[in-house]
Amino acid sequence: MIEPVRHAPVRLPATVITGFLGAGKTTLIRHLMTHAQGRRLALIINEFGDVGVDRDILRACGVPGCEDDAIVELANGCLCCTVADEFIPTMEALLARPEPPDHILIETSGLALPKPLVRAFDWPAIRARVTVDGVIAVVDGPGLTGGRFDPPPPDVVLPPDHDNPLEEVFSDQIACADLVLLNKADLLDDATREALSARLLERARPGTRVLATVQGVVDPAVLLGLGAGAEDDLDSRPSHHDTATDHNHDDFVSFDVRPGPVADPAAFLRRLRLVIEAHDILRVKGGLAVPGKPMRHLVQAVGPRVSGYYDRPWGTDEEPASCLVVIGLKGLDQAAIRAALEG
Ligand SMILES: Nc1nc2c(ncn2[C@@H]2O[C@H](COP(=O)(O)OP(=O)(O)OP(=O)(O)O)[C@@H](O)[C@H]2O)c(=O)[nH]1
Repeated sequence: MIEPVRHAPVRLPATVITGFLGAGKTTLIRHLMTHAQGRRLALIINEFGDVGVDRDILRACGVPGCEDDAIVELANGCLCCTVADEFIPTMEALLARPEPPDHILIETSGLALPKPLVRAFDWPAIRARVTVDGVIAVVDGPGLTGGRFDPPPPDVVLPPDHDNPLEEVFSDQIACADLVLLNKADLLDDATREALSARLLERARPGTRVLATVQGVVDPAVLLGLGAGAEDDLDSRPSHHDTATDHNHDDFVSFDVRPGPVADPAAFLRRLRLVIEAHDILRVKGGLAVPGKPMRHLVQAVGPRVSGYYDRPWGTDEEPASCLVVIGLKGLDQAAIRAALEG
């Protein structure tokens, strides 16, 4: 008797998109959704702050696929710390849908260490059905030029509690990547772009490519279908999580600010820029309610680069209200920041 040929079940590809706060992860996802070419993409989004902004930004973009039920948001936490409680059940629910997606995109929070998340794909319940097609690290090119993400010089040994938390998160993200996108290349001259690419190559795993991008524009065929099987290759992706017994995000804080109605958004953004510089704030995002305007005024700030524009009408079931998420290193003077922005 001829034995039937048994094919291993095809596993669903998942792409992990990592990158520091404000590097351009949501912008990249928006580009991928716009160019999905019929492929059903599901998104799992994780944010650090209490108020989820990214899901709202994606919903506002009006791109098919960005509707509510294609996006699962795991707010107020960090995927790398809530893998068992939140991520695994979320994946199982996605896979149990009557029409499962063709590809899953997972946007980690900007402060997540990606390796614990990749390791979750090795859990039997997930491993049988999904594989990590690739880990993509998005990098804020101009943000790298100030040296804040650089490792300490080789001859300097820091005591354990004096690590640079920005460098730690950043180096984990690069060391886990199958592909690095040097984003915001429009803000870099050629020489700087070349120099940063070379530095990223030094910190990435051997064989990792670095591509310069603007607004996350890359052919999806380059990003999706890497076939990395990252969950099988964990040892080559060093992480601070490997040695830390108790990883948490105590080095960073997040809180929201509610400035009330803002009559002059341009003046508010000028004030915001001064506050960011004075307090060394890492990230601000959210929306402003402008009296007399039916649209929300989206605010985006990554370090000192602040921008704003009207992105979507307020919903009929929504009370227009200004709310911004502020993220920075621990020790931020919340009272002073609130007073400066809410006053
Ligand atoms: N100049 C420029 N700005 C960019 C580019 N890509 C993204 N941005 C801007 O950078 C800001 C942050 O982009 P996001 O896509 O929200 O970044 P993110 O990584 O999702 O941010 P978090 O989720 O908060 O970590 C937004 O104002 C974007 O418009 C780029 O290539 N060039």
